[in-house]
Amino acid sequence: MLAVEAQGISKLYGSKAGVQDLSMEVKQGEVFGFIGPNGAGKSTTIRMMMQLLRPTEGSLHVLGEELNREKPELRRRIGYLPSEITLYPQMTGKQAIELTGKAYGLKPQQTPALEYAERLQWNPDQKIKSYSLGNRKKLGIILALLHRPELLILDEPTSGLDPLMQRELFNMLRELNQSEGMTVFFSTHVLSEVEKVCERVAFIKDGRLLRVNRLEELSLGGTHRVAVQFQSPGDARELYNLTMLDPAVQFDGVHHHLEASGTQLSALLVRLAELPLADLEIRRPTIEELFMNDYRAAEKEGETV
Ligand SMILES: Nc1ncnc2c1ncn2[C@@H]1O[C@H](COP(=O)(O)OP(=O)(O)OP(=O)(O)O)[C@@H](O)[C@H]1O
Repeated sequence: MLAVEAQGISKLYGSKAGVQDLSMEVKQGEVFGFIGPNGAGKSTTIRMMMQLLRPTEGSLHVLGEELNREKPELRRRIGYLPSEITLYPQMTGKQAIELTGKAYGLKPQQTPALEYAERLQWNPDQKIKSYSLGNRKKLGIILALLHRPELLILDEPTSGLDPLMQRELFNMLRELNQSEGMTVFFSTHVLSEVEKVCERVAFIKDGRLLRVNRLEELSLGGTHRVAVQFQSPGDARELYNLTMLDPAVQFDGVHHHLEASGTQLSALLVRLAELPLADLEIRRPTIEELFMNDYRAAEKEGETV
């Protein structure tokens, strides 16, 4: 059985499409990344999976159930962290856990709430209105996991979490996936996050699914973008023979932009270390750049994306 099976689903907001003709499959027991820039259609897709929105077109199955009519019992099998959590501000975190537990017929001690609270360094005794964004997020994560769901859907779970807590969350997800076979559907706009936990990743932009890749196919660690400013102003491409390092090196009036991957990167750094630098930035491609690479590669191959 597939955890999620979408066939040609679209969601129109008036005449504007939030999601268009999206088809994808998420296998059970998979950690699946759903990545795209702001406004790409991630939350819209997730809300359709959560029965909060109806697709305007297409068919959608979640955990084997077709979402052609209201399926309230399906919600008990899914844990959901919305991108923005609404909670009663006067309640304490502990009370919110008790209330949600009750809805599942569970006492707090029958749930993993305390363990997760400790791991996420989260204080259950504070009132919700006084929680920081990160602490609200932690509560949302704990609530989504309370009933040990088969499918966990996380909409931008890391926003507001500091790097240590992000790492702890990824550890928890990995453990739950391995020990209980929990399927995780993880939406983000941060490329580096999907590398840490996801086996496959779907790219969405302007409401359309661009492609689904296994992580190793993406070679995310591959190409790096390097921007260099030298101490003396002006175009130094010839002066320092930068085309030897990257034949397509560009100069924007201030910085020289190069690309390097694998062993080229170390050769580039060795060469740059000899030169009088004023500024240096090395980074991985952004999602947008990766999309563009994808587009170009697909166009070259003559395939349709
Ligand atoms: N309730 C709504 N009414 C009208 N348009 C909407 C509504 N919700 C979303 N949209 C539009 O649909 C598109 C997809 O939005 P969606 O929130 O699904 O994107 P997203 O990928 O989750 O973005 P973000 O990362 O910013 O949360 C956007 O153009 C957005 O403006």
